[in-house]
Amino acid sequence: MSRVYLTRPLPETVLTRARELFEDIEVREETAPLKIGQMRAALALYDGVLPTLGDMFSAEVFRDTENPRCKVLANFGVGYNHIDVAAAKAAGVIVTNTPGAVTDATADIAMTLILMSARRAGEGERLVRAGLWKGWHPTQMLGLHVTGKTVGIIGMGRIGQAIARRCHHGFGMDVVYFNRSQKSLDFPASRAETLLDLAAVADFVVVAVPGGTETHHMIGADLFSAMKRSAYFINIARGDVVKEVALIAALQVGRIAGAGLDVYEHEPKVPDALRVMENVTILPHLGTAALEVREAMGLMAVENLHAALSGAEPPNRVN
Ligand SMILES: NC(=O)C1=CN([C@@H]2O[C@H](COP(=O)(O)OP(=O)(O)OC[C@H]3O[C@@H](n4cnc5c(N)ncnc54)[C@H](O)[C@@H]3O)[C@@H](O)[C@H]2O)C=CC1
Ligand SMILES: O=C(O)C(=O)CO
Repeated sequence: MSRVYLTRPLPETVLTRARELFEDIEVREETAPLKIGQMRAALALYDGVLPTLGDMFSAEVFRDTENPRCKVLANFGVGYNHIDVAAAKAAGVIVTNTPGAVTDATADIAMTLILMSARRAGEGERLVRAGLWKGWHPTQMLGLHVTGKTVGIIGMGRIGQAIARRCHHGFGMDVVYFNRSQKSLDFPASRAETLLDLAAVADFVVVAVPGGTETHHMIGADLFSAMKRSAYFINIARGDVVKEVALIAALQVGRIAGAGLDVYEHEPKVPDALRVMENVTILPHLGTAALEVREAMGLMAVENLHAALSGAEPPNRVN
């Protein structure tokens, strides 16, 4: 009989499905990330574990954990940069993720950030809440018109394409992208040779690459210097893809017009410098925060757990 560990409270639909598939389930009621001792205990005590972002399954966690009881880490989320997948593989642990289930919701949050940044929605809302709004007039709080502008997408994968489609079909925008490989796309888009080429032409630079060692700090001062002064920087990917100090510096000197952020380099710490700037929209990693999306992610993760523990190939294996 398989013993599984769900490391967070999950939607009821997901728990119901997990109870149908497994007889012995433990659900951790805390919402904070697992500590190293808890991760090691999880590897030793359970056949399958469902972790989330924040649970840092680094090589250190797997070190000294030879032949763990755990055979699968079924991550709740598409991004798995918090798991050292090579170390997991060396320890005989399969890692899976939840691609696709997150795509539309995360693209929607990118659009929210584009619109909120360009149209100064957060600033306007704070003005009204503070009781400081003096009434409409023709030059009040003018922002950037979004329709017909150019979006530059860094990482034209599932989410990048969903954002591009929304920008093209919904807002008549031109699409430029930077990706490791050329993409065959169902909408018009041009591929930039370099990040700086993309930065030079985009009115909105949107980051949608995975996190991890390959993309760590791939965006820094040179990109912000290449951007138009009127352009906005949007990040829905992972915070440490961007050198946060360089972003803050670019914003503080007015090198770019503003930023819209869902993710941060040292999440959940959001630097005071970002929190005080009116031209920065800051969301608490809301990309997939909708019940049916979290249900779909959870059901995928549970099916991955079940397949791996039944000796079948899990549908979304990443290592
Ligand atoms: N804010 C949020 O709540 C969410 C954030 N995410 C983040 O979004 C990321 C992307 O997700 P998907 O689109 O599903 O992944 P994906 O794998 O479909 O797309 C990633 C794209 O980035 C490209 N890429 C990778 N490394 C690159 C590099 N060094 N230079 C240029 N291009 C590179 C890949 O070729 C691929 O086209 C996830 O890994 C996750 O970190 C995902 C879901 C929710
Ligand atoms: O899926 C992911 O990678 C997230 O960031 C949260 O849904």
